[in-house]
Amino acid sequence: MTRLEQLFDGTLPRLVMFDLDGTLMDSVPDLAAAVDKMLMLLGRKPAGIERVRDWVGNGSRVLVRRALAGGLQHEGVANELADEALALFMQAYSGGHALTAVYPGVRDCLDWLRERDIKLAIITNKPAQFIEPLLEEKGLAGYFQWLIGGDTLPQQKPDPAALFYVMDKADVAPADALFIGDSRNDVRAAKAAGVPCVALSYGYNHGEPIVNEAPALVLDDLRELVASVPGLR
Ligand SMILES: O=C(O)COP(=O)(O)O
Ligand SMILES: [Mg+2]
Repeated sequence: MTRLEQLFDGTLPRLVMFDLDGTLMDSVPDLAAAVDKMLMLLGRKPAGIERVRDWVGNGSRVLVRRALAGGLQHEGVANELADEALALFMQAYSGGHALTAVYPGVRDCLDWLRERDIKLAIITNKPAQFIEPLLEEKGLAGYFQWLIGGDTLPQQKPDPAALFYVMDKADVAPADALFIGDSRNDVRAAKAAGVPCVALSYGYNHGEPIVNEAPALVLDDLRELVASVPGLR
């Protein structure tokens, strides 16, 4: 039996919803490059990949505000400056995603799920305009029936609204759905929706181990979800 079947009492979910950044793709190198370009254009020092990694997860607006604040707490940043910075960031990030890579095991897992007619969706806090071009560029287009960005609905993860929206469209109950993500925003959104959550250890969780959020399962590679494990029952 696979770990996926074990999670669903020997059966399979009917819908799997995926986070994008830090789950399907290592997108931080390009996000950091765009953040640093924005900071440079505003006459500031670059932040660098390691700091940007801890700031990703709540969408581009918050990412830009954290970069301006130089830390996770960004309440003091003036809205006018943040708007200007966001426009610069969006322009820089639209320029390309050459440094972004699909994580090992992702394609195998998606193929396995698709072969079993399991419905697939992406729910990311990333602005929606970036999702399709990124999937196309990295060869992952065509797997997903629903693509929900951070600006598709009024709410973002950790709010469960996008999960309820997709489950409604797919006509699937929370008990027959799975969420797969890398950050506390994912685990908390899934818990609020009553959906089990599998978390990846390799992603971005604001510098904290994701096991602290107590997801149903933590994996190092998505292949571990769908590989048969002898003796598992
Ligand atoms: O762009 C972000 O801030 C995070 O995106 P994610 O929800 O796909 O991890
Ligand atoms: Mg993520």
